[in-house]
Amino acid sequence: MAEHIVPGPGRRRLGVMGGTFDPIHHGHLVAASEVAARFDLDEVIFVPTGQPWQKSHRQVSSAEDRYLMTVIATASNPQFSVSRLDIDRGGKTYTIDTLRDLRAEHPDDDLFFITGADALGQILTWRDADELFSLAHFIGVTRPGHHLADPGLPDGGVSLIEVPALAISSTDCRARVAHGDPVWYLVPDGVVRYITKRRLYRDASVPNS
Ligand SMILES: Nc1ncnc2c1ncn2[C@@H]1O[C@H](COP(=O)(O)OP(=O)(O)OP(=O)(O)O)[C@@H](O)[C@H]1O
Ligand SMILES: O=C(O)c1ccc[n+]([C@@H]2O[C@H](COP(=O)([O-])O)[C@@H](O)[C@H]2O)c1
Repeated sequence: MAEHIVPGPGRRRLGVMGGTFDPIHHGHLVAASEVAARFDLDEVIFVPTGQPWQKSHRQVSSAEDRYLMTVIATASNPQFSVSRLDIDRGGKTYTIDTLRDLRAEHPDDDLFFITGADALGQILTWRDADELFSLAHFIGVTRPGHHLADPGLPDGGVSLIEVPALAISSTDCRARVAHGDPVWYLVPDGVVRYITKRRLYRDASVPNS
């Protein structure tokens, strides 16, 4: 387990939580918080995707709306920050680019990329999957409704951990808003208010998943 990895002197341990965050919800925040505690991370950087190419079958909210919701959701936690890297690079988002850019920004630190069980199961379909594991240690976390397993990553490349189970998805949050149902306590209060202010997810005719 990476919990037992001994960090080099002066090296910071940076978690990276990539996601579309449309919208960000408490499942994302609990996963990041739990991994930060278990792996003794100094910081978790949330990285909203620019264009999530594996979600091209549905309409995704604008990058600015998703970025701002992520900032609102993480603002009160001094250990959490948000990076615009994937948004500002433009084009389709590939984690290989995210990690290369973060490595260049933090050459002396150790990176820990956090993924839910569903995303981890898809990882071998990601661009340059075989190179990913030289850039970061991967941490797969449990998610209700998904089986957490090592999808065949290189030895020592991934740790699997159990986190408090929150059966929340962005898909469900969007559907609830479209149907006029509340999302209070599924997403942070500021995010509920932002969704209302910007009238996001109102149109039930737009496919949600
Ligand atoms: N409830 C949850 N528990 C643990 N991990 C989660 C949870 N929700 C999302 N994740 C993880 O967070 C990352 C970003 O997820 P994403 O932004 O796609 O949210 P989502 O809820 O899966 O969205 P959607 O329903 O639109 O597919 C992924 O690695 C995903 O597996
Ligand atoms: O690199 C890829 O090809 C790739 C394909 C799909 C998803 N990802 C990354 O996985 C993270 C979660 O993605 P998503 O689509 O579940 O929100 C996010 O950081 C994405 O950029 C990365």
